[in-house]
Amino acid sequence: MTDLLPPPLPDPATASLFLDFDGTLVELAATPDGIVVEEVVGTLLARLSAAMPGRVALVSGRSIAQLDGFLSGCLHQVAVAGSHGAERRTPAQGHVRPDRSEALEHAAAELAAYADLEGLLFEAKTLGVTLHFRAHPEREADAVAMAERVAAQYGLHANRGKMMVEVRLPGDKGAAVHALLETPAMAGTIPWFLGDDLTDEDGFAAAAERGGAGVLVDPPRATRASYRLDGVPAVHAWLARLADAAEQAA
Ligand SMILES: O=P(O)(O)OC[C@H]1O[C@H](O[C@H]2O[C@H](CO)[C@@H](O)[C@H](O)[C@H]2O)[C@H](O)[C@@H](O)[C@@H]1O
Repeated sequence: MTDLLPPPLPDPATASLFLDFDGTLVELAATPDGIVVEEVVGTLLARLSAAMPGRVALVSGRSIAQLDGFLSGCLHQVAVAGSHGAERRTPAQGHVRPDRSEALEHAAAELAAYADLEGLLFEAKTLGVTLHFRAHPEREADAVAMAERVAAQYGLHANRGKMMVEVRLPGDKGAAVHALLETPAMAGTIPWFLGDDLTDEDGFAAAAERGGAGVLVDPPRATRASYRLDGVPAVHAWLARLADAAEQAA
């Protein structure tokens, strides 16, 4: 497979930034709560959102409530698409979020019982649930089949991710990028989407469709990204260079 080049630095005057969280801004950990959010993440978000006002977004499978918990105080000027785009919050428009459905309550109860029985880690989120099999990779096929069955039964969406499967309300990161690009602060900007996981592929495709590019943060694989960075430290270094350039241009 041909490797992708590292991304050039975009023009900070016209670029918008869409940043995945786990595996992109923070290193993956054994459990969802086990991540360490380095101080530099808050610093970079503050610098970039000040120098590129209204043009920095987090786009994550985490709920916005979870992201607030990890990044308290750092998101005032950052647009956030949480729950894989099912909920959004911008400084100008506030928090737009669907209600939890009865179907989700039933699905969550069934999957929590299944996780308990199988010894899997169950993560309850605002608009969905995640079954984590990082500690039991041998249960992957069974957990995915269970999640897909429950999602189909209750008319919900199932998606795979790194060592996990989720059942949730609909939404995808590509639609989130398109929606945020319609907001006044981001209209007409050139989107750059950085992400590591399978659901980030929709974000890469949307960025490319809108004249920008995706940046894969993972070893080489089949992808709709145009560029690649090796991992979280390389993302931090690239964002720091962009913040320097944006501050000089401001
Ligand atoms: O879209 P993201 O911001 O990348 O969120 C995707 C999922 O991230 C979390 O799971 C992943 O990170 C965990 C902590 O490092 C790791 O243990 C797990 O194996 C990864 O899949 C989060 O727990 C999920 O809710 C997010 O959907």
